[in-house]
Parts: sequence; structure tokens; C-alpha cells
Amino acid sequence: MFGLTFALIVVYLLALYVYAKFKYRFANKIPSTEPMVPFFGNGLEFAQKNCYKIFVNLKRVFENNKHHRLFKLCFGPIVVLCPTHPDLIQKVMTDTGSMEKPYVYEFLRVDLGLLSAKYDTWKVHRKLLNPTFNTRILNSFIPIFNDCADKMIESIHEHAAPGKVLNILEFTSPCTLAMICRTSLGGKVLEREGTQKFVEGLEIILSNVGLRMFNANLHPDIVYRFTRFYRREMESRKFCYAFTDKIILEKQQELAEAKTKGKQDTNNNASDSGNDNFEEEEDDLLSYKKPQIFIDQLLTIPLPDGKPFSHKEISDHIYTMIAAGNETSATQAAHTLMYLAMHPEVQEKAVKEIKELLPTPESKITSEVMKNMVYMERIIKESQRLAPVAAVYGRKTIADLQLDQFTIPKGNIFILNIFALHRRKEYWGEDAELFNPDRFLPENSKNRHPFAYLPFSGGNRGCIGNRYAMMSMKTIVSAILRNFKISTDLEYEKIEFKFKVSMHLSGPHRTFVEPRNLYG
Ligand code: HEM
Repeated sequence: MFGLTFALIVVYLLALYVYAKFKYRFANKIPSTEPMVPFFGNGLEFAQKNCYKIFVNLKRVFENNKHHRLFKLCFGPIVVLCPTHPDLIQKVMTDTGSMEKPYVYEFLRVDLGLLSAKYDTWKVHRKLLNPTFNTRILNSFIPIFNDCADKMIESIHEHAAPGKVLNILEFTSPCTLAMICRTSLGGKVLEREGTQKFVEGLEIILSNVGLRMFNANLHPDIVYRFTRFYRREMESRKFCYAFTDKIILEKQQELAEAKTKGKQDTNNNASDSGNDNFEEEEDDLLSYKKPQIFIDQLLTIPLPDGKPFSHKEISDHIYTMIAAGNETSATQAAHTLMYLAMHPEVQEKAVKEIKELLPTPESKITSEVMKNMVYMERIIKESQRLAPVAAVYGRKTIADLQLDQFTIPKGNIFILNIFALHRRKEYWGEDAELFNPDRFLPENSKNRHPFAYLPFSGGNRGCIGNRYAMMSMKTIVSAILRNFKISTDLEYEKIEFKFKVSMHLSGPHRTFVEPRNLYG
């Protein structure tokens, strides 16, 4: 019996191997990379490796193959395509034939959210949701950003002591989570019963998704379902969904009541946005009276058939925003602070700009100040070049795609390694490894290939929250610099990275903070 089962498995695997060889024959002439082991291909370089090793190996294979515009990685008989030249990356990111995401995005379990939605759903929803990130709406979030940053500063003061090392990510993380929850679910979301468990649940869900993405053994659902990670993830999901379902239902009721009373404000055409009673900024005639909370908008935007978004669609969009916007912004802000701690002269220049734009201790960031933080923007951009939190992402073809002389059939996967692209000397010069925010001065950027810099991805499926993220990071980094002088004992040349969901430092963001008397 055992012999027969074994023989059947062997025949099945062989048939699969032959089928895959046939399916990927289009890639025979695409350059491959060493070490290529018979039967396993490049798979052994990545199988059973930890998040740090996978990052290092992926970095190495892209560096070794940068002279090829396109190369392939083989996982057994399965081929994954790796464009390295910005022309080809541009084509992959902008062609409708490669607008879909590989299966690993399904691990997020928000299949109707923008990040992982199938192309046909994505196309309709993205068009409807683009206006929810317009300038007026983003400006309406600035008071929330300021308030969250103030709370972060209070917390740093509570924990700081001379000579004590802080992991600055532990302060930026709760701050971005508060920002994203308050702008997507309303002002009081983190004051509700069960908040602590909700926040912990989100962390468990995201870290399990990351763990699964970078561990091929856990990819098959049938395997993952039997692990303790699955059980923990499902328990957390159950609690988190119950928490947010309640908010969605309450909002739906509020909206229905407002409609029957006919009291809807045309400016703020949704329900009360959670008592974020911020006054309209006098200097900005183009601002809303209240923050335009994402859920309120989701409840009022009609789909092309006139129906509202379903409960599942609303929930998936909310969780997508939290998943895509929280950890990314927190980690990128922490990376930026790390680079500033290592470059005191850049830090002092940034502080000078902050003092000019916020001349008194009472000055608050407004839309005008946000716009004028040009040096800060260059610093964040440079940190995104050297340490892009979204270091690697994927695409899948839904139609044939022509890349140079190769026709890539439908159903194939691309890996885009942005970390490697951002350090290519051909596009960034001989000093590509150095931290220099001035490379983003307009005069230094004008001849650069538009697809050589992609921290927020590119094309129509690029990050919808890129301006939101830049505003929140400017608020966080400037608040910290305004209050503290920061330094670190980490050395620039020795920084190492690893994958979690996004790209992290291999260790903590070790930071010393010393109170700064900016207005003394
Ligand atoms: C530093 C912060 C951020 C970085 C580096 C970043 C980066 C990215 C990247 C690279 C993608 C494309 C991913 C892919 O194709 O697999 C993406 C997509 C997305 N991001 Fe961001 N993001 C950031 C912050 C945010 C924020 C704050 C939000 C929301 C408030 C957000 C919402 C989204 C959404 C919804 C998508 C999917 C877009 C689509 O497919 O239409 N992101 N982001």
C-alpha cells in the first residue's frame, strides 16, 4: 500500500515537473542566475532561509545580474521573472497586461481591497477611491497628524533618560497606527472598549502574513491551516473584525438617521466623523471643517451600478489601508530618523528649516508649512531610496506582455527589487551608497529615469497613500527633531536589513534622545 502511494506521488510530481517545464519553455532564452542546482534551480538559495538571509540572497542575485535587463529565478521548474532595467520595470508597472498581483498577496485576506484585488475589481474601486486622497481631504487630516505626533512626543519624554537607548520604532509605530485608525475609522476609534486587543490583533495578523510570505513551506493553505500561526491569526481576525464591524454598523446607522432627518451637510456629506472637532484653518480656504474620514466616504460613494459598497468591500478597504499604511510609514519614519541620527549636519539643517517654518513653540504644522518643508522632504526621499520599506514587490501578467525580445505569457510572476534599483550607480552616480538628500534637488533629479526611483511603486497601481504617507512622516520626523537631538551608536556602513512585511533593520533602531531647546 505504502509502495503504491509513494509511486503515485512520484508520478504526480514528475507529471507536474514536465508540465511546468513545458509551461515555462518561453523563458528558456532568458538569462538565469547561479547557483543553479539540477531539479531545484535557484530554490535552495531561498528555501528554509530566515528573513535576513532571504533579503541578502535576493540582493546578491539582483546585483550579480544587473548587466541583464531581465533575468529569471527558477524555483524547481517554476520560473519567476526579474526585470532590472528601469525601461522594463516601467513597462511592467504601466502595462494593463501586468496589473495583477501574485498569489502571496492573498495571504492578507482582503481580496476586495486595492492592494490585492483582481484587476477588474481593482480598476473600478481605484477610480472611485482616488478622490478620497485628494489634497483637500489630506489637508483635513493635518490636525489629526499633529495631535498624534504630540502624543508620541509625550510618550518619548516619559521614556527618555540620559544615556538610555530607545528603539524609536516603538514610538513611531503607535503614532502611525493612531493616524491611520483615526483617519479611516474616526476620532474615537482608539478610545473604544477592546482597543488594546484590537491593536495587538492587528500586529499578530500582519506579522503572521509576513512570516507566511517569506516562508514557502507555509504557502499552501492546506499546510498553513494546520499550524499554530493560522490558529492565532484566525483568533485575532475574529476579534478585529468584530471590533470594526461594530464601527461600520454604527456609521451606517448614523448615516441612515442623518438621511431621514435631511440634515446632511453638503460640505461634509457623511456622518459625524468621530468628534475630531478641529477648527478650519484660517489660512487655508481650501480646507474642510472636519477631517474627511475614510469610512464616511466609503459609505457614501456609489458604485457604477448605483449601489453602495458592500459590508465586505468596506471592511477590506479599511483593513487594506491599515495594512498598507501603518507599518510602512512607521518604519520609514524610523529609518529616516536613523539616518538623521547618523548625519548630525543634515539633522541641524533640517532643524533650521523647522525653526523657520514653525517660529514659536505654539506654531503648528499647517498645509502651508507642510508644503514648504522641502529639505525635510528631500531627507525622507533619500531615506526611501536607501532603505525603501517596500523593498520588493510583485506583479502578475493577465495578458501577454512584450519585454524586449521576450513575449511573457499570461499567468507569470515578476519580482521587482526596488532596494537593488535604488543603489544602481548607473542611475545614482558613483556615490550611490552615500546618504545625500541633495540628490533630490530639482536640478539633480531632472535627467534621472522616472522609473529609477519607486519607493511608492509606479503607474496606475502605485501607492494611493503616497502623499498621505509623506505628510504623516514629515509630521513625525519634524516633531521629534523639534523636541530632541537624536544620535545613535549604529554605524552607517554596518546597517543590515531583513524582511518582515516591509523592510526592517536587522536589529532595533537604537536611538539616544536629548531634549532640544529650539526656542531658548
Ligand atoms: C512610507 C509609507 C508607504 C510606502 C513606502 C508605501 C508603498 C507602497 C507600494 C510600494 C505599493 C505598491 C505595492 C505593490 O504593488 O505590491 C503601495 C500600494 C498601496 N498603498 Fe502604500 N505605501 C505607504 C503608505 C501608505 C499609506 C499611508 C496608505 C493609506 C493611507 C497606503 C495605501 C496603499 C494602498 C491602498 C495600496 C494599493 C494601491 C493599489 O493597488 O491600487 N500606503 N504602497
